[in-house]
Amino acid sequence: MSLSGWVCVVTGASRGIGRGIALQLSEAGATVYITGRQETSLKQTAAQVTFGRLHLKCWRPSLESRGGNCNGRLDILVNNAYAGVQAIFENMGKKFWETDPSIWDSINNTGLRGHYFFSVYASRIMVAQGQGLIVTISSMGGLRYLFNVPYGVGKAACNRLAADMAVELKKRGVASVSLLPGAVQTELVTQLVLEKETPQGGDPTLKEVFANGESTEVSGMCIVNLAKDKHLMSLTGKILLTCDLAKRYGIKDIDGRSVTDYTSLTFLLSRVPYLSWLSAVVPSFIHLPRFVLTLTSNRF
Ligand SMILES: NC(=O)c1ccc[n+]([C@@H]2O[C@H](COP(=O)([O-])OP(=O)(O)OC[C@H]3O[C@@H](n4cnc5c(N)ncnc54)[C@H](O)[C@@H]3O)[C@@H](O)[C@H]2O)c1
Repeated sequence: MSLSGWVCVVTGASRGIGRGIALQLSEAGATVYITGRQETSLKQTAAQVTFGRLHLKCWRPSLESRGGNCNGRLDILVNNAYAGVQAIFENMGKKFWETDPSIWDSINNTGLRGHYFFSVYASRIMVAQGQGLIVTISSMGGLRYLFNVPYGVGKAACNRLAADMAVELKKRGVASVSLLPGAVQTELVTQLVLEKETPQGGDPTLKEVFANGESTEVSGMCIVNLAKDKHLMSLTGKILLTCDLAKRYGIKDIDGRSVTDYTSLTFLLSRVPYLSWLSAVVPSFIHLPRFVLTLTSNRF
């Protein structure tokens, strides 16, 4: 699957899902610009590239406001940068009124406002080109309660951002989608959950969920395939689950494992203590219809 000649930007790629995405895009031959807070860790990501060219670039939005030009080529923007993981784990189990309200900024400044700013500048290039793909990394927390209030609000807004941008971009040949990974075994998750006897935040079920989680590169494989999908524009505006894209494109994780379908009845039953025994006998292909996922996230 060659993306040779393609130019991509992945925000927040010094570790975690962003790093996995940058590595996959790069391996597919694309030129990838990555952003992050620390030059050293960005260079570590760059050193891992086995194929393709990974260019480092510091994003300076102020250039635009000072009359800088937005020109050149951009085929894919991945809105991934996120500054909230540590704060989420540190406040696990607390109600919103018990938590310092500044958690809102930790979660949603980079992880939502930042996505909007990047999308504006990227779209200016893509609209002029008449083609492009914007992928906004979201989470199940955008569909149902997960972790805390600012998390869910931010993720629901990410889904809305992708969908509403798609409305305005569709006629210009630019696709915008929201990508929902499952539980992902990032470096931080490994440190805060998998390597601890009791995961930070004290929820023992977290450990089990993440132990079966996907690698950081699954999202990248999904994006590479999506970018080359002839029917990409039919998916614009949608919330796409990595487990669905893995099925659509025949993706296996880097260690050969199947990508966990976290909407399958087997998986959902395994999460209910007194029904978990049923997960062994229910066929794994039965899963929640997607409209049910939408309905459970809204009250009409
Ligand atoms: N980890 C999971 O299990 C999981 C599951 C589903 C969705 N997600 C979502 O994936 C996204 C990435 O999460 P992650 O787990 O890889 O997080 P992470 O904390 O491991 O990585 C986040 C990256 O963003 C960078 N970053 C933070 N602030 C920045 C800023 N101001 N400017 C530029 N870069 C910045 C960090 O340096 C890091 O490279 C988030 O939106 C998260 O909610 C994660």
